[in-house]
Amino acid sequence: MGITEKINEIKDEMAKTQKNKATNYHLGTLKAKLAKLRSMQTEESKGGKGAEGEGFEVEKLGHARIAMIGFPSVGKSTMLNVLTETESLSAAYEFTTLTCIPGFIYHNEAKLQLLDLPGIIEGAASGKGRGRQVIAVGKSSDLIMMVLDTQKGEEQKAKLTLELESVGIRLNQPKPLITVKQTNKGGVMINCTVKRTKMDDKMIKNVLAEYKMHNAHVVMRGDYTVDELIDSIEGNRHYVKCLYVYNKIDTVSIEDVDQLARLPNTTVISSGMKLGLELLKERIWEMLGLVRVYTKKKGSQPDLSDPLILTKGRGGYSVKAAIKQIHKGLLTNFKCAYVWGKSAKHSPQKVGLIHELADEDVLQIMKKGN
Ligand SMILES: Nc1nc2c(ncn2[C@@H]2O[C@H](COP(=O)(O)OP(=O)(O)OP(=O)(O)O)[C@@H](O)[C@H]2O)c(=O)[nH]1
Ligand SMILES: [K+]
Ligand SMILES: [Mg+2]
Repeated sequence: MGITEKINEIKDEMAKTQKNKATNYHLGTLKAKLAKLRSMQTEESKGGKGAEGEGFEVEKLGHARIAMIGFPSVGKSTMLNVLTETESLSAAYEFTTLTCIPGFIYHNEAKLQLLDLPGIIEGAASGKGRGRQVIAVGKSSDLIMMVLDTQKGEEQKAKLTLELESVGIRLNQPKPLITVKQTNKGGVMINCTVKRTKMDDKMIKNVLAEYKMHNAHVVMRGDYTVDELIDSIEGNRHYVKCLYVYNKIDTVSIEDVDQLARLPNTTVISSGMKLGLELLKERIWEMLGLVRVYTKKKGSQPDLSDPLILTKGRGGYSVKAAIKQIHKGLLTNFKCAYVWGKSAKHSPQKVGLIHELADEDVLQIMKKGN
Protein backbone atom coordinates (compact mmCIF):
# COMPACT_ATOMS: atom_id res chain seq x y z
CA MET A 1 0.00 0.00 0.00
CA GLY A 2 1.34 3.44 -0.93
CA ILE A 3 1.55 6.41 1.42
CA THR A 4 -1.48 8.13 -0.11
CA GLU A 5 -3.64 5.04 0.43
CA LYS A 6 -2.42 4.74 4.01
CA ILE A 7 -3.26 8.43 4.59
CA ASN A 8 -6.73 7.94 3.18
CA GLU A 9 -7.24 4.86 5.34
CA ILE A 10 -6.40 6.82 8.49
CA LYS A 11 -8.54 9.75 7.44
CA ASP A 12 -11.46 7.35 6.92
CA GLU A 13 -10.93 5.81 10.32
CA MET A 14 -10.81 9.24 11.94
CA ALA A 15 -14.01 10.27 10.20
CA LYS A 16 -15.72 7.07 11.39
CA THR A 17 -14.56 7.39 14.99
CA GLN A 18 -17.03 9.26 17.15
CA LYS A 19 -15.48 11.88 19.35
CA ASN A 20 -15.91 11.08 23.03
CA LYS A 21 -13.81 10.47 26.11
CA ALA A 22 -13.26 6.81 25.32
CA THR A 23 -12.05 7.36 21.75
CA ASN A 24 -9.97 10.44 22.56
CA TYR A 25 -6.69 8.56 23.00
CA HIS A 26 -7.26 6.52 19.88
CA LEU A 27 -7.87 9.72 17.88
CA GLY A 28 -4.68 11.23 19.29
CA THR A 29 -2.68 8.23 18.11
CA LEU A 30 -4.33 8.39 14.69
CA LYS A 31 -3.41 12.08 14.40
CA ALA A 32 0.22 11.23 15.13
CA LYS A 33 0.17 8.40 12.55
CA LEU A 34 -1.29 10.81 9.99
CA ALA A 35 1.34 13.46 10.71
CA LYS A 36 4.11 10.89 10.27
CA LEU A 37 2.74 9.71 6.95
CA ARG A 38 2.38 13.27 5.69
CA SER A 39 6.00 13.99 6.53
CA MET A 40 6.99 10.89 4.61
CA GLN A 41 4.89 12.03 1.69
CA THR A 42 6.55 15.45 1.67
CA GLU A 43 10.00 13.86 1.80
CA GLU A 44 9.11 11.48 -1.00
CA SER A 45 7.89 14.26 -3.30
CA LYS A 46 11.06 16.27 -2.63
CA GLY A 47 13.25 13.32 -3.55
CA GLY A 48 11.31 12.57 -6.70
CA LYS A 49 11.11 15.97 -8.33
CA GLY A 50 14.04 17.75 -6.74
CA ALA A 51 14.12 21.50 -6.37
CA GLU A 52 11.79 22.16 -9.31
CA GLY A 53 8.86 20.81 -7.36
CA GLU A 54 9.33 23.56 -4.79
CA GLY A 55 7.63 26.79 -5.77
CA PHE A 56 8.06 28.80 -8.93
CA GLU A 57 11.58 30.17 -8.51
CA VAL A 58 10.45 33.77 -8.33
CA GLU A 59 13.04 35.93 -6.62
CA LYS A 60 12.05 37.40 -3.28
CA LEU A 61 12.08 41.17 -3.72
CA GLY A 62 10.79 44.11 -1.72
CA HIS A 63 10.21 44.45 2.00
CA ALA A 64 7.77 41.57 2.30
CA ARG A 65 6.15 38.87 0.22
CA ILE A 66 2.41 38.30 -0.04
CA ALA A 67 0.98 35.25 -1.80
CA MET A 68 -2.57 35.08 -3.13
CA ILE A 69 -4.01 31.63 -2.63
CA GLY A 70 -7.50 30.67 -3.67
CA PHE A 71 -9.73 28.51 -5.83
CA PRO A 72 -9.83 29.21 -9.58
CA SER A 73 -11.59 32.35 -10.84
CA VAL A 74 -12.08 34.01 -7.45
CA GLY A 75 -10.36 37.10 -8.92
CA LYS A 76 -6.68 36.80 -7.92
CA SER A 77 -5.34 38.12 -11.22
CA THR A 78 -7.86 40.94 -11.27
CA MET A 79 -6.55 41.89 -7.83
CA LEU A 80 -2.95 41.94 -9.05
CA ASN A 81 -4.06 44.18 -11.90
CA VAL A 82 -5.75 46.75 -9.67
CA LEU A 83 -3.15 46.72 -6.87
CA THR A 84 0.05 46.76 -8.91
CA GLU A 85 1.44 48.00 -12.23
CA THR A 86 1.80 44.43 -13.45
CA GLU A 87 -0.73 42.87 -15.81
CA SER A 88 -1.89 39.32 -15.33
CA LEU A 89 -4.45 37.80 -17.65
CA SER A 90 -7.87 37.53 -16.06
CA ALA A 91 -10.79 35.75 -17.64
CA ALA A 92 -14.05 34.04 -16.84
CA TYR A 93 -12.64 30.51 -17.28
CA GLU A 94 -10.84 28.52 -14.58
CA PHE A 95 -7.05 28.10 -14.55
CA THR A 96 -6.39 31.25 -16.56
CA THR A 97 -3.18 31.78 -14.59
CA LEU A 98 -0.67 28.97 -15.01
CA THR A 99 2.39 30.32 -13.27
CA CYS A 100 3.51 32.74 -10.57
CA ILE A 101 3.31 36.41 -11.56
CA PRO A 102 4.93 38.95 -9.24
CA GLY A 103 4.01 42.62 -8.91
CA PHE A 104 4.64 45.37 -6.36
CA ILE A 105 2.26 47.18 -4.05
CA TYR A 106 3.68 50.53 -2.92
CA HIS A 107 2.29 51.49 0.45
CA ASN A 108 3.60 53.69 3.27
CA GLU A 109 6.90 54.06 1.42
CA ALA A 110 7.34 50.28 1.45
CA LYS A 111 7.58 47.99 -1.55
CA LEU A 112 5.58 44.80 -1.10
CA GLN A 113 5.86 41.85 -3.45
CA LEU A 114 2.44 40.51 -4.40
CA LEU A 115 2.30 37.11 -6.07
CA ASP A 116 -0.49 36.06 -8.36
CA LEU A 117 -0.69 32.27 -8.48
CA PRO A 118 -2.66 29.58 -10.25
CA GLY A 119 -5.91 28.61 -8.59
CA ILE A 120 -5.74 25.52 -6.43
CA ILE A 121 -8.33 22.82 -5.99
CA GLU A 122 -9.16 20.32 -3.27
CA GLY A 123 -6.40 17.74 -3.07
CA ALA A 124 -3.81 20.28 -4.22
CA ALA A 125 -1.52 19.39 -1.35
CA SER A 126 -1.39 15.71 -2.29
CA GLY A 127 -0.05 16.53 -5.71
CA LYS A 128 -3.01 17.51 -7.88
CA GLY A 129 -2.29 20.12 -10.52
CA ARG A 130 0.20 22.81 -9.65
CA GLY A 131 -1.17 22.81 -6.14
CA ARG A 132 2.01 21.66 -4.47
CA GLN A 133 4.03 24.41 -6.10
CA VAL A 134 1.47 27.04 -5.15
CA ILE A 135 1.50 25.88 -1.56
CA ALA A 136 5.31 25.93 -1.49
CA VAL A 137 5.14 29.62 -2.39
CA GLY A 138 2.75 30.11 0.51
CA LYS A 139 5.44 28.76 2.83
CA SER A 140 7.97 31.29 1.58
CA SER A 141 5.65 34.25 2.16
CA ASP A 142 5.30 36.72 5.00
CA LEU A 143 1.56 36.88 4.51
CA ILE A 144 -0.92 34.64 2.75
CA MET A 145 -3.94 36.34 1.28
CA MET A 146 -6.63 33.73 1.03
CA VAL A 147 -8.81 35.06 -1.76
CA LEU A 148 -12.42 33.94 -1.45
CA ASP A 149 -15.43 34.44 -3.70
CA THR A 150 -18.16 36.24 -1.76
CA GLN A 151 -20.80 34.40 -3.77
CA LYS A 152 -19.58 31.01 -2.60
CA GLY A 153 -20.10 29.48 0.82
CA GLU A 154 -17.92 29.36 3.89
CA GLU A 155 -16.67 25.86 3.08
CA GLN A 156 -14.12 27.26 0.58
CA LYS A 157 -12.20 28.73 3.52
CA ALA A 158 -12.24 25.48 5.50
CA LYS A 159 -11.17 23.45 2.47
CA LEU A 160 -8.24 25.73 1.65
CA THR A 161 -7.18 25.83 5.29
CA LEU A 162 -7.12 22.02 5.35
CA GLU A 163 -5.00 21.90 2.21
CA LEU A 164 -2.47 24.29 3.73
CA GLU A 165 -2.51 22.51 7.08
CA SER A 166 -1.83 19.14 5.52
CA VAL A 167 1.58 20.40 4.34
CA GLY A 168 2.48 21.97 7.65
CA ILE A 169 1.31 25.58 7.20
CA ARG A 170 -0.40 27.02 10.28
CA LEU A 171 -2.47 30.14 9.70
CA ASN A 172 -2.61 32.88 12.32
CA GLN A 173 -1.43 30.53 15.05
CA PRO A 174 1.42 31.19 17.43
CA LYS A 175 4.18 28.61 17.47
CA PRO A 176 3.55 26.38 20.49
CA LEU A 177 6.12 26.64 23.26
CA ILE A 178 6.73 22.93 23.67
CA THR A 179 10.04 21.14 23.80
CA VAL A 180 10.47 17.38 23.72
CA LYS A 181 13.91 16.06 24.56
CA GLN A 182 14.71 12.39 24.30
CA THR A 183 16.45 10.89 27.33
CA ASN A 184 18.06 7.52 28.03
CA LYS A 185 15.92 6.35 30.89
CA GLY A 186 13.27 7.36 33.39
CA GLY A 187 10.21 7.19 31.17
CA VAL A 188 8.29 10.27 30.05
CA MET A 189 8.58 13.30 32.34
CA ILE A 190 6.11 16.13 31.76
CA ASN A 191 6.40 19.69 33.02
CA CYS A 192 3.78 22.28 32.23
CA THR A 193 3.87 25.88 33.44
CA VAL A 194 0.09 26.29 33.34
CA LYS A 195 -2.91 24.15 34.22
CA ARG A 196 -3.39 21.54 31.50
CA THR A 197 -6.95 21.04 30.27
CA LYS A 198 -6.53 19.69 26.74
CA MET A 199 -4.18 16.73 27.16
CA ASP A 200 -3.51 14.43 30.07
CA ASP A 201 -0.37 12.39 30.74
CA LYS A 202 -1.75 9.33 28.99
CA MET A 203 -2.46 11.28 25.81
CA ILE A 204 1.03 12.76 25.73
CA LYS A 205 2.64 9.38 26.39
CA ASN A 206 0.55 7.72 23.67
CA VAL A 207 1.64 10.28 21.10
CA LEU A 208 5.28 10.01 22.12
CA ALA A 209 5.07 6.22 21.96
CA GLU A 210 3.89 6.56 18.36
CA TYR A 211 7.23 8.29 17.73
CA LYS A 212 9.00 5.53 19.66
CA MET A 213 9.94 7.97 22.40
CA HIS A 214 9.58 6.06 25.64
CA ASN A 215 12.07 8.14 27.60
CA ALA A 216 11.70 11.87 27.18
CA HIS A 217 11.38 15.20 28.93
CA VAL A 218 8.42 17.30 27.78
CA VAL A 219 8.19 20.97 28.73
CA MET A 220 5.04 22.93 27.81
CA ARG A 221 4.64 26.65 28.39
CA GLY A 222 0.94 26.78 27.65
CA ASP A 223 -2.26 24.75 27.60
CA TYR A 224 -1.76 23.00 24.27
CA THR A 225 -3.73 20.54 22.16
CA VAL A 226 -2.58 17.18 20.85
CA ASP A 227 -2.23 18.76 17.39
CA GLU A 228 0.18 21.32 18.78
CA LEU A 229 2.18 18.61 20.52
CA ILE A 230 2.46 16.68 17.25
CA ASP A 231 3.49 19.88 15.43
CA SER A 232 6.28 20.39 17.93
CA ILE A 233 7.55 16.85 17.56
CA GLU A 234 7.38 16.96 13.77
CA GLY A 235 9.00 20.41 13.62
CA ASN A 236 9.24 21.97 10.17
CA ARG A 237 5.91 23.77 10.50
CA HIS A 238 5.40 27.20 8.95
CA TYR A 239 3.52 29.72 11.06
CA VAL A 240 2.18 32.23 8.55
CA LYS A 241 -0.20 35.16 8.92
CA CYS A 242 -3.31 34.96 6.79
CA LEU A 243 -5.64 37.72 5.65
CA TYR A 244 -8.98 36.45 4.35
CA VAL A 245 -10.06 38.57 1.41
CA TYR A 246 -13.62 38.25 0.14
CA ASN A 247 -13.69 39.48 -3.45
CA LYS A 248 -16.68 40.28 -5.69
CA ILE A 249 -18.70 42.03 -2.98
CA ASP A 250 -20.54 43.81 -5.80
CA THR A 251 -22.43 40.57 -6.39
CA VAL A 252 -24.16 40.21 -3.00
CA SER A 253 -26.28 42.32 -0.64
CA ILE A 254 -24.85 44.98 1.67
CA GLU A 255 -26.08 42.91 4.65
CA ASP A 256 -24.06 39.89 3.58
CA VAL A 257 -20.98 42.02 2.99
CA ASP A 258 -21.37 43.59 6.40
CA GLN A 259 -21.45 40.19 8.10
CA LEU A 260 -18.33 38.96 6.34
CA ALA A 261 -16.45 42.17 7.10
CA ARG A 262 -16.86 41.47 10.83
CA LEU A 263 -14.99 38.17 10.74
CA PRO A 264 -11.50 38.16 12.25
CA ASN A 265 -8.51 38.82 9.93
CA THR A 266 -10.92 39.53 7.13
CA THR A 267 -11.42 42.29 4.61
CA VAL A 268 -13.95 42.64 1.80
CA ILE A 269 -13.31 44.04 -1.68
CA SER A 270 -14.46 44.20 -5.25
CA SER A 271 -11.48 44.17 -7.61
CA GLY A 272 -13.84 44.59 -10.52
CA MET A 273 -15.40 47.77 -9.07
CA LYS A 274 -12.23 48.86 -7.21
CA LEU A 275 -13.97 48.88 -3.84
CA GLY A 276 -12.19 48.43 -0.50
CA LEU A 277 -8.69 48.52 -1.93
CA GLU A 278 -7.29 51.20 0.38
CA LEU A 279 -8.61 49.37 3.42
CA LEU A 280 -7.12 46.16 2.06
CA LYS A 281 -3.69 47.79 1.87
CA GLU A 282 -4.07 49.05 5.44
CA ARG A 283 -4.92 45.53 6.63
CA ILE A 284 -1.94 44.09 4.75
CA TRP A 285 0.28 46.66 6.44
CA GLU A 286 -1.12 45.87 9.89
CA MET A 287 -0.72 42.11 9.48
CA LEU A 288 2.81 42.33 8.10
CA GLY A 289 3.81 44.33 11.15
CA LEU A 290 6.26 46.49 9.21
CA VAL A 291 7.95 49.35 11.03
CA ARG A 292 9.00 52.62 9.34
CA VAL A 293 11.95 54.38 10.89
CA TYR A 294 12.91 57.90 9.77
CA THR A 295 16.55 58.77 10.27
CA LYS A 296 17.83 62.21 11.08
CA LYS A 297 21.19 63.85 11.48
CA LYS A 298 22.05 65.89 14.54
CA GLY A 299 20.63 69.40 14.16
CA SER A 300 18.51 68.60 11.08
CA GLN A 301 14.96 67.50 10.42
CA PRO A 302 14.24 63.81 9.76
CA ASP A 303 14.03 62.65 6.17
CA LEU A 304 10.36 61.69 5.83
CA SER A 305 10.57 60.58 2.23
CA ASP A 306 12.75 57.52 2.59
CA PRO A 307 12.31 55.53 5.81
CA LEU A 308 14.05 52.32 6.75
CA ILE A 309 11.55 49.48 6.73
CA LEU A 310 12.05 46.94 9.52
CA THR A 311 10.39 43.55 9.49
CA LYS A 312 9.92 40.99 12.20
CA GLY A 313 11.05 38.07 10.08
CA ARG A 314 14.08 39.65 8.46
CA GLY A 315 16.18 41.11 11.25
CA GLY A 316 13.61 42.42 13.69
CA TYR A 317 12.88 45.88 15.03
CA SER A 318 16.01 46.68 17.03
CA VAL A 319 18.26 49.72 16.60
CA LYS A 320 20.91 47.20 15.55
CA ALA A 321 18.70 45.94 12.71
CA ALA A 322 18.08 49.53 11.60
CA ILE A 323 21.79 50.34 11.58
CA LYS A 324 22.59 47.19 9.62
CA GLN A 325 20.23 48.41 6.91
CA ILE A 326 22.06 51.72 6.65
CA HIS A 327 25.55 50.31 6.67
CA LYS A 328 27.03 47.35 8.57
CA GLY A 329 30.27 49.27 9.20
CA LEU A 330 28.34 51.77 11.29
CA LEU A 331 27.99 49.15 14.02
CA THR A 332 31.67 49.32 14.97
CA ASN A 333 31.49 53.12 15.33
CA PHE A 334 28.18 53.12 17.19
CA LYS A 335 28.11 55.12 20.43
CA CYS A 336 24.40 55.52 21.17
CA ALA A 337 21.16 56.58 19.50
CA TYR A 338 18.34 59.00 20.19
CA VAL A 339 14.76 57.98 19.49
CA TRP A 340 11.61 60.07 19.13
CA GLY A 341 8.20 58.43 18.76
CA LYS A 342 6.06 55.60 20.06
CA SER A 343 8.90 53.42 21.33
CA ALA A 344 10.52 56.25 23.31
CA LYS A 345 9.70 56.67 27.00
CA HIS A 346 10.56 60.36 26.75
CA SER A 347 11.53 62.44 23.82
CA PRO A 348 14.15 61.89 22.79
CA GLN A 349 15.22 58.74 24.62
CA LYS A 350 18.89 57.78 24.61
CA VAL A 351 19.09 54.07 23.65
CA GLY A 352 21.49 51.26 22.80
CA LEU A 353 21.53 48.64 20.05
CA ILE A 354 18.90 46.35 21.56
CA HIS A 355 16.18 49.02 21.84
CA GLU A 356 13.08 47.98 19.86
CA LEU A 357 11.76 50.62 17.49
CA ALA A 358 8.10 51.26 16.63
CA ASP A 359 6.37 52.38 13.45
CA GLU A 360 7.14 55.98 12.50
CA ASP A 361 9.91 56.47 15.06
CA VAL A 362 12.68 58.94 14.35
CA LEU A 363 16.24 57.72 14.90
CA GLN A 364 19.45 59.69 15.30
CA ILE A 365 22.66 57.70 15.49
CA MET A 366 25.69 59.02 17.37
CA LYS A 367 29.08 57.73 16.31
CA LYS A 368 32.13 57.33 18.51
CA GLY A 369 34.29 60.39 18.58
CA ASN A 370 31.57 62.98 17.91
N1 LIG B 1 -18.38 40.75 -10.36
C1 LIG B 1 -17.07 40.69 -10.18
N2 LIG B 1 -16.32 39.91 -11.00
C2 LIG B 1 -14.99 39.87 -10.76
C3 LIG B 1 -14.38 40.59 -9.72
N3 LIG B 1 -13.05 40.32 -9.73
C4 LIG B 1 -12.85 39.47 -10.75
N4 LIG B 1 -14.02 39.19 -11.39
C5 LIG B 1 -14.21 38.31 -12.56
O1 LIG B 1 -13.96 36.96 -12.18
C6 LIG B 1 -13.42 36.23 -13.26
C7 LIG B 1 -12.13 35.55 -12.84
O2 LIG B 1 -11.15 36.54 -12.56
P1 LIG B 1 -9.60 36.20 -12.52
O3 LIG B 1 -8.93 37.42 -12.08
O4 LIG B 1 -9.19 35.59 -13.81
O5 LIG B 1 -9.59 35.09 -11.39
P2 LIG B 1 -8.35 34.21 -10.89
O6 LIG B 1 -8.62 33.90 -9.48
O7 LIG B 1 -7.09 34.84 -11.23
O8 LIG B 1 -8.58 32.89 -11.76
P3 LIG B 1 -7.51 31.72 -12.14
O9 LIG B 1 -6.24 32.34 -12.58
O10 LIG B 1 -8.21 31.01 -13.25
O11 LIG B 1 -7.38 30.87 -10.93
C8 LIG B 1 -13.20 37.24 -14.39
O12 LIG B 1 -14.28 37.12 -15.29
C9 LIG B 1 -13.23 38.58 -13.68
O13 LIG B 1 -13.68 39.61 -14.50
C10 LIG B 1 -15.21 41.40 -8.88
O14 LIG B 1 -14.76 42.05 -7.94
N5 LIG B 1 -16.54 41.40 -9.16
K1 LIG C 1 -9.98 32.91 -14.19
MG1 LIG D 1 -5.52 34.18 -12.33
